[in-house]
Amino acid sequence: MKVGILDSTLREGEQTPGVVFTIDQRVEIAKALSDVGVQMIEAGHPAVSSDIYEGIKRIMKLKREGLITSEIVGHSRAVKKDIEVAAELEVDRIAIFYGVSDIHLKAKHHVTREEALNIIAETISYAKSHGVKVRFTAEDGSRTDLDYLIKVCKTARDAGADRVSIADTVGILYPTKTRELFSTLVREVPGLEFDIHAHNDLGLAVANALAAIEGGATIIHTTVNGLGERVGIVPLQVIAAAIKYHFGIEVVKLNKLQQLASLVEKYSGIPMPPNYPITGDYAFIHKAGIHVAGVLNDPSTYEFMPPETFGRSRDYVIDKYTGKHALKDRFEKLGVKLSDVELDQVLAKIKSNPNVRFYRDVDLLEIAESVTGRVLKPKPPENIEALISVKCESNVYTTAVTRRLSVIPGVKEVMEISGDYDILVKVEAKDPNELNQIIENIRAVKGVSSTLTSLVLKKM
Ligand SMILES: CC(=O)SCCNC(=O)CCNC(=O)[C@H](O)C(C)(C)COP(=O)(O)OP(=O)(O)OC[C@H]1O[C@@H](n2cnc3c(N)ncnc32)[C@H](O)[C@@H]1OP(=O)(O)O
Ligand SMILES: O=C(O)CCC(=O)C(=O)O
Ligand SMILES: [Mg+2]
Repeated sequence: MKVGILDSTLREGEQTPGVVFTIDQRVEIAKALSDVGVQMIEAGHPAVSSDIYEGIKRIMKLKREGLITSEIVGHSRAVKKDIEVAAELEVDRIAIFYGVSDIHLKAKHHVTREEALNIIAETISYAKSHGVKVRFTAEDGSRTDLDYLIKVCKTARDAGADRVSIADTVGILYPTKTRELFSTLVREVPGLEFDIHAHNDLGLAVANALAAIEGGATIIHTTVNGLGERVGIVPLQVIAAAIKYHFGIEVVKLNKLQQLASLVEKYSGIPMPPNYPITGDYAFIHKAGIHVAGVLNDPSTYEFMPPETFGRSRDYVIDKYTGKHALKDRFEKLGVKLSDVELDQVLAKIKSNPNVRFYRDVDLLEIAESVTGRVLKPKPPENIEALISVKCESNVYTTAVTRRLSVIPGVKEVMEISGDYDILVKVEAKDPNELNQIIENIRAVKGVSSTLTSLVLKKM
């Protein structure tokens, strides 16, 4: 089985509403994609705007210097002008797209099926005459009559394309149909390799991509964090994990995906939900007592692959769903030994406050103190209270940052505010070292650009 990734964060990803990448960001993302090891980077459609053109120019410079190793692909309509612009940049490959379903032929291109075949052949030959590799994209391929789609692929191949991308442009495929479609094309059109470009409108993009691999597709189109037109396409981090798990192939460096996801989250301004697979904050956080008890014995009870594979670590949270195994472990980590009876009492207190979202270590220690009557943590009078004003990156969803800040140990309250700063965080620390650590933790949160700390001196 042969499979690789074409990442289109810089092209399809920038088609997400509200997303624009600066030239510097384009170059940084391309470098990061190459470092992660994607086989191809669709770097943009250079005829669209001068910044995309300039971005590809700089990416090609890094390619020539050996700092980017992925194949660089430029997108192009089936028009000579677009092809010339892409060829001028000396990209490795030009990807020419053309809507081939009857809907697209009629409503967009206003041509017959035969006329479309001529346009496809002519433009591919024209691109080939510039000495580049050519991929043809059968846009809306999933809604194209199969016999005609086969003709389109043969035309593309005969004109010089070595790859054809079958695009599920509106995201309506399902896995069995996808597998069948690709195995038919592979059988009927020898001499070509196929890409799948799967949109996620029905939430099936990853499943369809896996089915396409089974059918013989050798390149999967992805974007980091699943960005793209409407609800996007196959997320790189998810398909890479699925390919590793199901087919045993490490198609990219899995342990670098988290960093890449954060970079694209920052530059795109599209926050990653905490429950996002693989790179979301909660991807390896367990909660239910039964789960935590199992994981403490053997993490594979509730994890399909260890988080370290993705450069991450596991943890668990404590609330009313917790059990005594989790509690015992947490207190042991805090250096506190409780008897079984005391643990049961702490657990009962937790269960009797069902609306608490997260019990932090300080909360647990307080409960344990109230249950045992022992002083389990020093309560020095020099306890420090501070108000930390937080400024967010301009393209970041403030509420997402607020949520991340609220679970940092030591954080007592988080408020979204007006004025020069976006968020006010109330923290308590037992000494300056701890305060320093809390500030570091706040500054490390994705989306935080700067902080200003004010110590509370007196309260009325
Ligand atoms: C499914 C996908 O995501 S495919 C990729 C989509 N990418 C883009 O749209 C890139 C961003 N687009 C743009 O910047 C602009 O639309 C441009 C520069 C490409 C074209 O802009 P304009 O010339 O102003 O045309 P506009 O966008 O309004 O309409 C599209 C035109 O391209 C034509 N066209 C659409 N797809 C193709 C194609 N694959 N090959 C050739 N012509 C095409 C349409 O028929 C229409 O032509 P018309 O003006 O003769 O009616
Ligand atoms: O060029 C491609 O492979 C896909 C084009 C596209 O974005 C789509 O059809 O959704
Ligand atoms: Mg698309």
